[in-house]
Amino acid sequence: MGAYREARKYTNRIALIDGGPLGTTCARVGCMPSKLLIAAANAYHDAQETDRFGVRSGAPSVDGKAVMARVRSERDRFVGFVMDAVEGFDEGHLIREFASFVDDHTLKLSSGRTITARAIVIATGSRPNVPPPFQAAGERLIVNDDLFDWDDLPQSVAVFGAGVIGLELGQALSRLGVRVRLFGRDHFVGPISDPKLRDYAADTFEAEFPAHWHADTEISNTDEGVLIQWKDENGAGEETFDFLLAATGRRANIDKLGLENTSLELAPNGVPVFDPLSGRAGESHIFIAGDAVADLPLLHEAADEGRLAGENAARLPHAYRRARRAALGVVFSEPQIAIAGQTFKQLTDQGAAFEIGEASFEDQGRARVMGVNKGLLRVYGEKETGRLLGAEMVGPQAEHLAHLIAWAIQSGQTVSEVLQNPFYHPVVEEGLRTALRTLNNALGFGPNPPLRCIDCGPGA
Ligand SMILES: Cc1cc2nc3c(=O)[nH]c(=O)nc-3n(C[C@H](O)[C@H](O)[C@H](O)COP(=O)(O)OP(=O)(O)OC[C@H]3O[C@@H](n4cnc5c(N)ncnc54)[C@H](O)[C@@H]3O)c2cc1C
Ligand SMILES: NC(=O)c1ccc[n+]([C@@H]2O[C@H](COP(=O)([O-])OP(=O)(O)OC[C@H]3O[C@@H](n4cnc5c(N)ncnc54)[C@H](O)[C@@H]3O)[C@@H](O)[C@H]2O)c1
Repeated sequence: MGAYREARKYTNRIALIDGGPLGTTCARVGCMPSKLLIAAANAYHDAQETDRFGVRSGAPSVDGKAVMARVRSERDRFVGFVMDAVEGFDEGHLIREFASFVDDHTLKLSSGRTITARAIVIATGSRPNVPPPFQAAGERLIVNDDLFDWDDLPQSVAVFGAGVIGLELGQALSRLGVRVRLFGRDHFVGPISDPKLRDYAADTFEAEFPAHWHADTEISNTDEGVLIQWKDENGAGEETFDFLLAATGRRANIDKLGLENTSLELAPNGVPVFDPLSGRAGESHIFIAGDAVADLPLLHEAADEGRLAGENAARLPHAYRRARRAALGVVFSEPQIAIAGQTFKQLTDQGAAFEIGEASFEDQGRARVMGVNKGLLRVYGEKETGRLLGAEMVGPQAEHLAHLIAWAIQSGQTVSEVLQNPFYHPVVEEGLRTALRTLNNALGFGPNPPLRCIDCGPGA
């Protein structure tokens, strides 16, 4: 849609081809319904936690049918907004068919009709990657798309994949009273690459629901449900579940596009070799954007890439490059996980000369006041220049802290410059200030932060 809108500014000779259900992955089966489920889970969780504030609210309970009814109806509203936008596109531009390449300029549609184009944008999205052994779960095997169509909550779900989807949906289901067990691989915890944070996050989530960050598993279907037998460093076990949720990554929808019929050079993962700063595949007239790129499967990145690809496709032979925005990623678990700028792994892989600053939220004033004092923030800065390079965090309101950090990185600020900004009291952002102060000190650009920062307010 972003590519269409941009290209439409330059030409009326344009087609938007989509054979699947409209409404976008984000609104139908992604960002929005997942956040709706998480909102219900956190409402129930918070209602059970009021006693520590001296507030007695009785015994809350979950009405699974009502939870899923709200998820579906609000999801349908969001999808409706997208459908309204598509309906506003010019008459005749939308072709409701699937397309594949016959040659560099010709697309074959599902009806057999062919169309030719001077320039083409591939923005075909992604789908869940389901490893073949999961097929043993039969009809009990589900992906995110299935979950959001439930009428009621099940008793139990085995969640495979400790990435973004596994953590968000696994924790939400667990908080809603569903018996959940999470099976990850290679000790990954969401997108965290900093080992200290990964350990902290693993301990935090494990304290809430059973999780195996690396396990060998056997899957079989029985009359009672899907049986998972596992073995990991803590021993062996087995348990039966209503469903197996596959949250083991996504694969780009490029395998059925007939790319082999084009002259494009393909990377080993099947995606055309392209320039991420222009979206252009080689020197061709073909552009690629969004999850189809299999690179940064996030909505704001997909939208940026779509707009760039659409503009460049329409402008050919002039295609321009644009610098990417500072990286930003948020996992809506509790506590949240967020990444801004460059990750610990990217910096170490590059051999970058950097220092680390850190702040814990366990004793942070505002976090304690609100009873959300669980978290750790690690910020990275460049040795020579004192520039802020990146951050990884697990903690309260990480979605907001990550934005501040990403904005500072994008404007090229040093850690000292970021510290010149105002910080209110008492706010969670004071935790960010502590981390930046320890980083500035590690870089040799400033003094050690005052102990517990009494100068700026108790518990800051
Ligand atoms: C559970 C979940 C939660 C998520 N949460 C977040 C979040 O909180 N924040 C965030 O930033 N991102 C989130 N994402 C990721 C985000 O949804 C995607 O990155 C984004 O929607 C990708 O947009 P896209 O335009 O590339 O693909 P899509 O929205 O999938 O659009 C691709 C379109 O191409 C069509 N198509 C496919 N093949 C063909 C073909 N051959 N011919 C014609 N049309 C075709 C499809 O029908 C589809 O309509 C989430 C994803 C999931 C699954
Ligand atoms: N909040 C958000 O922004 C948000 C939310 C959901 C999804 N998304 C997007 O969707 C993408 C896909 O999410 P995802 O969670 O499916 O992918 P992911 O890449 O984040 O995580 C997949 C996880 O599955 C593990 N895994 C792979 N095979 C496995 C196996 N056989 N058994 C157990 N574990 C296995 C991997 O080690 C990895 O940790 C994300 O990368 C993200 O960009 C974003």
